[in-house]
Amino acid sequence: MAAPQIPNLNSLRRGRGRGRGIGRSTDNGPESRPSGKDRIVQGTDNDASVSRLSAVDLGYLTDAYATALTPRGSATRRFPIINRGTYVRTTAIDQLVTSFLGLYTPEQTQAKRKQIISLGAGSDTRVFRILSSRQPSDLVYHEIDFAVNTTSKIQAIRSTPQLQQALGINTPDAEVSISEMGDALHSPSYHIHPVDLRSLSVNSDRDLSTILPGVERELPTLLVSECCLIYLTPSEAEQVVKFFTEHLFQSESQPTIPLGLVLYEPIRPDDAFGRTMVSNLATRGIQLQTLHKYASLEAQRCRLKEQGFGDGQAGADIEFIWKNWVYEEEKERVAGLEMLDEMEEWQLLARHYCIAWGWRDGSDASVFQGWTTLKAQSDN
Ligand SMILES: C[S@@+](CC[C@H](N)C(=O)[O-])C[C@H]1O[C@@H](n2cnc3c(N)ncnc32)[C@H](O)[C@@H]1O
Repeated sequence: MAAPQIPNLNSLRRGRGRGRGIGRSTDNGPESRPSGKDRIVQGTDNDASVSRLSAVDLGYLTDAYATALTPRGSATRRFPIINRGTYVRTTAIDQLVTSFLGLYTPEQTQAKRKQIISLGAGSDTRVFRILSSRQPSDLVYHEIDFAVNTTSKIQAIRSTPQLQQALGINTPDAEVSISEMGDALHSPSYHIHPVDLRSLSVNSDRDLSTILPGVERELPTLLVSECCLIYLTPSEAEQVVKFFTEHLFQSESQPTIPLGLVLYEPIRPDDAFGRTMVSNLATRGIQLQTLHKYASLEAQRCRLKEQGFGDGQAGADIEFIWKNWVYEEEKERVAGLEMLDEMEEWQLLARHYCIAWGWRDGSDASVFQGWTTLKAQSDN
Protein backbone atom coordinates (compact mmCIF):
# COMPACT_ATOMS: atom_id res chain seq x y z
CA MET A 1 0.00 0.00 0.00
CA ALA A 2 1.40 3.41 -0.96
CA ALA A 3 2.48 5.61 1.92
CA PRO A 4 0.03 8.51 1.37
CA GLN A 5 -2.91 6.12 1.81
CA ILE A 6 -1.77 4.91 5.20
CA PRO A 7 -3.84 6.53 7.91
CA ASN A 8 -2.43 7.09 11.36
CA LEU A 9 -4.82 5.44 13.77
CA ASN A 10 -3.97 7.91 16.52
CA SER A 11 -4.62 11.01 14.48
CA LEU A 12 -7.56 9.85 12.36
CA ARG A 13 -10.80 11.56 13.15
CA ARG A 14 -14.30 10.77 12.02
CA GLY A 15 -14.93 11.89 8.47
CA ARG A 16 -11.27 12.43 7.62
CA GLY A 17 -10.40 8.83 6.81
CA ARG A 18 -8.90 7.98 3.47
CA GLY A 19 -10.03 4.41 3.19
CA ARG A 20 -9.28 2.23 0.20
CA GLY A 21 -12.63 2.61 -1.47
CA ILE A 22 -14.63 1.98 1.65
CA GLY A 23 -17.69 4.11 1.28
CA ARG A 24 -20.38 5.27 3.61
CA SER A 25 -22.14 2.27 4.96
CA THR A 26 -25.71 3.21 4.24
CA ASP A 27 -26.40 0.31 1.96
CA ASN A 28 -26.73 -2.50 4.42
CA GLY A 29 -30.44 -2.97 4.70
CA PRO A 30 -32.59 -2.44 7.74
CA GLU A 31 -29.88 -0.88 9.87
CA SER A 32 -30.10 2.47 8.06
CA ARG A 33 -33.09 3.26 10.26
CA PRO A 34 -32.67 1.30 13.48
CA SER A 35 -35.91 0.46 15.20
CA GLY A 36 -36.34 0.56 18.96
CA LYS A 37 -36.00 -3.22 18.99
CA ASP A 38 -32.72 -3.04 17.10
CA ARG A 39 -31.42 -0.50 19.60
CA ILE A 40 -32.16 -2.88 22.46
CA VAL A 41 -30.40 -5.72 20.65
CA GLN A 42 -27.40 -3.49 19.94
CA GLY A 43 -27.30 -2.61 23.64
CA THR A 44 -26.92 -6.25 24.67
CA ASP A 45 -23.28 -5.89 23.72
CA ASN A 46 -22.84 -3.62 26.71
CA ASP A 47 -24.02 -6.41 29.02
CA ALA A 48 -21.58 -8.82 27.39
CA SER A 49 -18.58 -6.50 27.80
CA VAL A 50 -19.45 -5.63 31.40
CA SER A 51 -19.75 -9.34 32.25
CA ARG A 52 -16.42 -10.03 30.56
CA LEU A 53 -14.70 -7.28 32.51
CA SER A 54 -16.22 -8.49 35.78
CA ALA A 55 -14.84 -12.00 35.16
CA VAL A 56 -11.44 -10.55 34.23
CA ASP A 57 -11.24 -8.22 37.23
CA LEU A 58 -11.98 -11.10 39.59
CA GLY A 59 -9.36 -13.38 38.06
CA TYR A 60 -11.60 -15.85 36.21
CA LEU A 61 -10.18 -14.85 32.83
CA THR A 62 -6.93 -13.31 31.69
CA ASP A 63 -7.71 -10.69 29.10
CA ALA A 64 -5.56 -7.60 28.68
CA TYR A 65 -8.07 -6.02 26.29
CA ALA A 66 -11.33 -6.20 28.25
CA THR A 67 -10.95 -2.81 29.94
CA ALA A 68 -10.32 -0.92 26.70
CA LEU A 69 -13.45 -2.42 25.14
CA THR A 70 -15.87 -1.80 27.99
CA PRO A 71 -17.53 1.62 28.08
CA ARG A 72 -15.81 3.79 30.67
CA GLY A 73 -17.65 3.97 33.96
CA SER A 74 -19.79 0.89 33.33
CA ALA A 75 -17.68 -1.69 35.18
CA THR A 76 -19.90 -3.64 37.56
CA ARG A 77 -19.23 -6.70 39.65
CA ARG A 78 -21.50 -9.52 38.48
CA PHE A 79 -22.87 -12.29 40.69
CA PRO A 80 -20.56 -15.29 41.16
CA ILE A 81 -22.77 -17.57 39.04
CA ILE A 82 -22.68 -15.07 36.17
CA ASN A 83 -18.89 -14.81 36.43
CA ARG A 84 -18.51 -18.55 36.35
CA GLY A 85 -20.85 -18.74 33.34
CA THR A 86 -18.79 -16.12 31.50
CA TYR A 87 -15.65 -18.09 32.33
CA VAL A 88 -17.03 -21.38 30.98
CA ARG A 89 -18.55 -19.85 27.84
CA THR A 90 -15.38 -17.94 26.98
CA THR A 91 -12.90 -20.73 27.62
CA ALA A 92 -15.04 -23.32 25.83
CA ILE A 93 -15.35 -21.21 22.69
CA ASP A 94 -11.61 -20.48 22.95
CA GLN A 95 -11.01 -24.23 22.97
CA LEU A 96 -13.10 -24.79 19.83
CA VAL A 97 -11.38 -21.88 18.09
CA THR A 98 -7.89 -23.02 19.10
CA SER A 99 -8.61 -26.53 17.86
CA PHE A 100 -9.82 -25.13 14.52
CA LEU A 101 -6.74 -22.91 14.14
CA GLY A 102 -4.29 -25.66 15.04
CA LEU A 103 -0.77 -25.27 16.28
CA TYR A 104 0.94 -22.04 15.38
CA THR A 105 4.19 -22.24 13.48
CA PRO A 106 5.57 -18.87 12.32
CA GLU A 107 7.41 -20.55 9.42
CA GLN A 108 4.30 -22.08 7.85
CA THR A 109 1.78 -19.30 8.25
CA GLN A 110 0.89 -18.95 4.57
CA ALA A 111 0.36 -22.66 3.97
CA LYS A 112 -2.06 -23.06 6.87
CA ARG A 113 -4.02 -19.82 6.72
CA LYS A 114 -7.54 -19.91 8.06
CA GLN A 115 -10.42 -17.52 8.52
CA ILE A 116 -12.84 -16.68 11.32
CA ILE A 117 -16.05 -14.71 10.83
CA SER A 118 -17.67 -13.55 14.05
CA LEU A 119 -21.37 -12.70 13.71
CA GLY A 120 -22.53 -9.93 16.05
CA ALA A 121 -19.04 -9.63 17.49
CA GLY A 122 -19.79 -6.43 19.40
CA SER A 123 -16.90 -5.53 21.68
CA ASP A 124 -15.59 -9.09 21.84
CA THR A 125 -11.86 -9.26 22.65
CA ARG A 126 -11.05 -12.67 21.16
CA VAL A 127 -9.48 -11.26 18.00
CA PHE A 128 -6.97 -9.26 20.05
CA ARG A 129 -6.07 -12.24 22.18
CA ILE A 130 -5.57 -14.47 19.15
CA LEU A 131 -3.77 -12.10 16.81
CA SER A 132 -1.36 -10.93 19.52
CA SER A 133 -0.17 -14.51 19.87
CA ARG A 134 0.03 -15.26 16.13
CA GLN A 135 2.32 -12.68 14.55
CA PRO A 136 3.04 -12.91 11.68
CA SER A 137 -0.54 -13.84 11.25
CA ASP A 138 -1.82 -17.08 9.77
CA LEU A 139 -5.37 -15.87 10.11
CA VAL A 140 -7.92 -13.49 8.63
CA TYR A 141 -10.45 -12.43 11.26
CA HIS A 142 -13.73 -10.72 10.37
CA GLU A 143 -16.23 -9.17 12.71
CA ILE A 144 -19.75 -8.15 11.73
CA ASP A 145 -22.11 -5.98 13.74
CA PHE A 146 -24.44 -3.00 13.43
CA ALA A 147 -22.64 0.22 12.53
CA VAL A 148 -23.28 1.74 15.93
CA ASN A 149 -21.29 -1.05 17.58
CA THR A 150 -18.54 -1.27 14.98
CA THR A 151 -18.04 2.50 15.28
CA SER A 152 -17.48 2.28 19.06
CA LYS A 153 -15.04 -0.57 18.59
CA ILE A 154 -13.06 1.33 15.97
CA GLN A 155 -12.99 4.38 18.25
CA ALA A 156 -11.54 2.18 21.01
CA ILE A 157 -8.91 0.84 18.60
CA ARG A 158 -8.00 4.35 17.45
CA SER A 159 -7.47 5.55 20.98
CA THR A 160 -5.70 2.50 22.43
CA PRO A 161 -2.15 1.70 21.24
CA GLN A 162 -2.35 -1.64 23.06
CA LEU A 163 -5.23 -2.74 20.79
CA GLN A 164 -3.37 -1.55 17.68
CA GLN A 165 -0.29 -3.46 18.78
CA ALA A 166 -2.28 -6.65 19.25
CA LEU A 167 -3.57 -6.32 15.70
CA GLY A 168 -0.09 -5.56 14.35
CA ILE A 169 -1.25 -2.18 13.00
CA ASN A 170 0.72 0.10 15.31
CA THR A 171 3.57 0.93 12.94
CA PRO A 172 3.63 3.91 10.56
CA ASP A 173 3.66 1.62 7.52
CA ALA A 174 0.78 -0.58 8.69
CA GLU A 175 -1.75 -1.34 5.98
CA VAL A 176 -4.96 -0.25 7.58
CA SER A 177 -7.88 1.78 6.37
CA ILE A 178 -10.96 3.10 8.10
CA SER A 179 -14.13 4.18 6.30
CA GLU A 180 -15.15 7.79 6.12
CA MET A 181 -17.94 7.15 8.60
CA GLY A 182 -15.54 5.47 11.02
CA ASP A 183 -17.58 2.27 11.04
CA ALA A 184 -15.51 -0.12 8.88
CA LEU A 185 -11.89 -1.14 9.31
CA HIS A 186 -9.74 -3.17 6.97
CA SER A 187 -6.24 -4.52 7.48
CA PRO A 188 -4.51 -7.65 6.21
CA SER A 189 -5.55 -9.81 9.18
CA TYR A 190 -8.56 -8.03 10.61
CA HIS A 191 -11.74 -6.59 9.14
CA ILE A 192 -14.66 -4.94 10.87
CA HIS A 193 -17.88 -4.81 8.81
CA PRO A 194 -20.80 -2.53 9.67
CA VAL A 195 -23.46 -4.87 8.33
CA ASP A 196 -26.92 -5.84 9.49
CA LEU A 197 -26.82 -9.61 9.20
CA ARG A 198 -30.42 -9.60 7.96
CA SER A 199 -29.21 -7.93 4.78
CA LEU A 200 -27.06 -10.93 3.83
CA SER A 201 -29.19 -12.72 1.31
CA VAL A 202 -28.50 -15.70 -0.87
CA ASN A 203 -30.47 -13.93 -3.56
CA SER A 204 -28.30 -10.86 -3.44
CA ASP A 205 -27.08 -9.76 -6.82
CA ARG A 206 -24.48 -7.50 -5.24
CA ASP A 207 -20.86 -8.26 -5.87
CA LEU A 208 -19.79 -10.37 -2.88
CA SER A 209 -16.54 -8.48 -2.51
CA THR A 210 -18.49 -5.32 -1.76
CA ILE A 211 -20.70 -6.93 0.91
CA LEU A 212 -17.90 -8.29 3.08
CA PRO A 213 -14.64 -6.96 1.65
CA GLY A 214 -11.58 -8.99 2.53
CA VAL A 215 -13.39 -12.32 2.96
CA GLU A 216 -11.31 -15.01 1.27
CA ARG A 217 -13.65 -17.55 -0.25
CA GLU A 218 -11.02 -20.29 -0.55
CA LEU A 219 -9.90 -20.41 3.11
CA PRO A 220 -11.14 -22.94 5.69
CA THR A 221 -13.54 -20.84 7.72
CA LEU A 222 -15.12 -20.84 11.16
CA LEU A 223 -18.32 -18.88 11.80
CA VAL A 224 -18.95 -17.89 15.41
CA SER A 225 -22.28 -16.70 16.77
CA GLU A 226 -21.78 -15.94 20.44
CA CYS A 227 -25.26 -14.95 21.48
CA CYS A 228 -26.14 -13.25 18.21
CA LEU A 229 -28.33 -15.29 15.82
CA ILE A 230 -30.81 -15.81 18.67
CA TYR A 231 -31.98 -12.20 18.22
CA LEU A 232 -33.04 -12.85 14.62
CA THR A 233 -36.26 -14.58 13.58
CA PRO A 234 -35.77 -18.29 12.77
CA SER A 235 -36.02 -17.60 9.04
CA GLU A 236 -33.62 -14.65 9.20
CA ALA A 237 -31.12 -16.70 11.21
CA GLU A 238 -31.38 -19.53 8.68
CA GLN A 239 -30.89 -17.12 5.78
CA VAL A 240 -27.70 -15.79 7.39
CA VAL A 241 -26.24 -19.27 7.76
CA LYS A 242 -27.29 -20.17 4.20
CA PHE A 243 -25.59 -17.05 2.91
CA PHE A 244 -22.30 -18.55 4.08
CA THR A 245 -22.91 -22.26 3.45
CA GLU A 246 -24.61 -21.97 0.08
CA HIS A 247 -23.42 -18.70 -1.34
CA LEU A 248 -20.13 -17.39 -0.05
CA PHE A 249 -18.30 -20.68 0.51
CA GLN A 250 -19.93 -22.79 -2.18
CA SER A 251 -19.28 -22.50 -5.83
CA GLU A 252 -19.17 -24.89 -8.73
CA SER A 253 -15.67 -23.85 -9.63
CA GLN A 254 -14.00 -24.78 -6.33
CA PRO A 255 -14.08 -27.87 -4.12
CA THR A 256 -16.16 -27.35 -1.03
CA ILE A 257 -14.41 -25.24 1.57
CA PRO A 258 -14.15 -26.67 5.12
CA LEU A 259 -16.66 -24.66 7.13
CA GLY A 260 -17.70 -24.78 10.80
CA LEU A 261 -20.18 -22.98 13.01
CA VAL A 262 -20.01 -22.43 16.77
CA LEU A 263 -23.16 -21.22 18.51
CA TYR A 264 -23.54 -20.02 22.08
CA GLU A 265 -27.13 -19.44 23.14
CA PRO A 266 -29.80 -20.08 25.77
CA ILE A 267 -31.88 -23.27 25.62
CA ARG A 268 -34.70 -25.01 27.55
CA PRO A 269 -37.19 -22.14 27.75
CA ASP A 270 -40.10 -24.34 28.79
CA ASP A 271 -39.32 -25.30 32.39
CA ALA A 272 -39.87 -22.99 35.35
CA PHE A 273 -36.37 -21.48 35.20
CA GLY A 274 -36.57 -21.07 31.42
CA ARG A 275 -39.93 -19.30 31.65
CA THR A 276 -38.56 -16.90 34.27
CA MET A 277 -35.46 -16.26 32.14
CA VAL A 278 -37.65 -15.43 29.13
CA SER A 279 -39.99 -13.17 31.07
CA ASN A 280 -37.12 -11.33 32.80
CA LEU A 281 -35.60 -10.56 29.43
CA ALA A 282 -39.00 -9.55 28.03
CA THR A 283 -39.33 -6.88 30.72
CA ARG A 284 -36.18 -5.33 29.23
CA GLY A 285 -37.65 -5.59 25.72
CA ILE A 286 -35.33 -8.45 24.78
CA GLN A 287 -36.84 -11.24 22.72
CA LEU A 288 -34.84 -14.37 21.99
CA GLN A 289 -36.53 -15.12 18.72
CA THR A 290 -35.08 -18.52 17.84
CA LEU A 291 -35.17 -19.87 21.39
CA HIS A 292 -38.34 -21.93 21.01
CA LYS A 293 -37.31 -23.36 17.65
CA TYR A 294 -33.89 -24.47 18.93
CA ALA A 295 -34.98 -25.21 22.49
CA SER A 296 -32.85 -28.28 23.15
CA LEU A 297 -29.44 -29.74 22.36
CA GLU A 298 -31.13 -32.14 19.97
CA ALA A 299 -32.80 -29.24 18.13
CA GLN A 300 -29.45 -27.47 17.88
CA ARG A 301 -27.79 -30.58 16.42
CA CYS A 302 -30.61 -30.97 13.86
CA ARG A 303 -30.33 -27.31 12.96
CA LEU A 304 -26.61 -27.67 12.26
CA LYS A 305 -27.16 -30.78 10.17
CA GLU A 306 -30.00 -29.29 8.15
CA GLN A 307 -28.21 -26.01 7.61
CA GLY A 308 -25.13 -27.37 5.88
CA PHE A 309 -22.86 -28.81 8.57
CA GLY A 310 -23.36 -32.42 7.58
CA ASP A 311 -20.07 -33.95 8.73
CA GLY A 312 -20.52 -33.42 12.44
CA GLN A 313 -22.85 -31.77 14.95
CA ALA A 314 -22.50 -31.69 18.70
CA GLY A 315 -23.46 -29.64 21.70
CA ALA A 316 -23.29 -29.40 25.46
CA ASP A 317 -24.76 -27.17 28.10
CA ILE A 318 -22.58 -24.95 30.23
CA GLU A 319 -22.94 -27.17 33.27
CA PHE A 320 -21.74 -30.20 31.31
CA ILE A 321 -18.82 -28.23 29.92
CA TRP A 322 -17.84 -27.01 33.40
CA LYS A 323 -17.89 -30.59 34.65
CA ASN A 324 -16.24 -32.25 31.67
CA TRP A 325 -13.96 -29.76 29.93
CA VAL A 326 -12.41 -27.92 32.86
CA TYR A 327 -9.48 -29.68 34.55
CA GLU A 328 -9.83 -30.42 38.29
CA GLU A 329 -6.97 -28.08 39.22
CA GLU A 330 -8.50 -25.26 37.22
CA LYS A 331 -11.91 -25.96 38.76
CA GLU A 332 -10.35 -25.57 42.19
CA ARG A 333 -8.68 -22.31 41.19
CA VAL A 334 -11.92 -20.90 39.80
CA ALA A 335 -14.00 -22.15 42.73
CA GLY A 336 -11.56 -20.38 45.07
CA LEU A 337 -12.09 -16.98 43.47
CA GLU A 338 -15.51 -16.28 45.00
CA MET A 339 -17.90 -18.02 47.35
CA LEU A 340 -20.55 -19.69 45.26
CA ASP A 341 -23.05 -20.89 47.78
CA GLU A 342 -26.01 -20.95 45.44
CA MET A 343 -24.93 -24.28 43.86
CA GLU A 344 -28.46 -25.14 42.79
CA GLU A 345 -28.88 -21.76 41.11
CA TRP A 346 -25.59 -22.22 39.28
CA GLN A 347 -26.69 -25.59 37.95
CA LEU A 348 -30.05 -24.23 36.85
CA LEU A 349 -28.50 -21.27 35.09
CA ALA A 350 -25.74 -23.32 33.50
CA ARG A 351 -28.21 -25.89 32.13
CA HIS A 352 -30.03 -23.12 30.28
CA TYR A 353 -27.13 -22.05 28.10
CA CYS A 354 -25.34 -24.19 25.55
CA ILE A 355 -22.57 -24.31 23.04
CA ALA A 356 -23.24 -26.19 19.81
CA TRP A 357 -20.77 -26.84 17.03
CA GLY A 358 -21.06 -28.34 13.60
CA TRP A 359 -18.89 -28.66 10.54
CA ARG A 360 -18.47 -29.86 7.00
CA ASP A 361 -15.08 -31.23 6.04
CA GLY A 362 -15.12 -30.19 2.41
CA SER A 363 -11.80 -30.77 0.74
CA ASP A 364 -9.81 -31.22 3.97
CA ALA A 365 -11.01 -33.55 6.72
CA SER A 366 -8.14 -32.57 9.00
CA VAL A 367 -9.45 -29.06 9.69
CA PHE A 368 -12.15 -30.11 12.15
CA GLN A 369 -10.48 -33.32 13.26
CA GLY A 370 -9.81 -31.88 16.73
CA TRP A 371 -13.53 -31.26 17.29
CA THR A 372 -14.28 -34.96 17.05
CA THR A 373 -12.36 -35.59 20.27
CA LEU A 374 -14.27 -33.02 22.36
CA LYS A 375 -16.68 -34.47 24.86
CA ALA A 376 -20.25 -33.69 23.82
CA GLN A 377 -23.55 -34.26 25.58
CA SER A 378 -25.75 -36.89 24.03
CA ASP A 379 -29.05 -36.16 25.77
CA ASN A 380 -31.51 -33.38 25.15
C1 LIG B 1 -25.20 -10.22 23.36
S1 LIG B 1 -24.22 -9.33 22.23
C2 LIG B 1 -22.84 -10.44 22.05
C3 LIG B 1 -21.60 -9.74 21.61
C4 LIG B 1 -20.39 -10.70 21.44
N1 LIG B 1 -20.68 -11.74 20.48
C5 LIG B 1 -20.01 -11.31 22.76
O1 LIG B 1 -20.38 -12.46 23.00
O2 LIG B 1 -19.34 -10.65 23.54
C6 LIG B 1 -25.10 -9.56 20.67
C7 LIG B 1 -24.47 -8.81 19.51
O3 LIG B 1 -25.09 -9.24 18.28
C8 LIG B 1 -25.28 -8.09 17.47
N2 LIG B 1 -26.37 -8.33 16.52
C9 LIG B 1 -27.61 -8.79 16.80
N3 LIG B 1 -28.35 -8.80 15.68
C10 LIG B 1 -27.56 -8.37 14.67
C11 LIG B 1 -27.76 -8.15 13.28
N4 LIG B 1 -28.94 -8.35 12.71
N5 LIG B 1 -26.73 -7.69 12.56
C12 LIG B 1 -25.53 -7.45 13.12
N6 LIG B 1 -25.27 -7.64 14.45
C13 LIG B 1 -26.28 -8.07 15.20
C14 LIG B 1 -25.63 -7.00 18.48
O4 LIG B 1 -25.51 -5.71 17.94
C15 LIG B 1 -24.66 -7.28 19.59
O5 LIG B 1 -23.43 -6.66 19.42
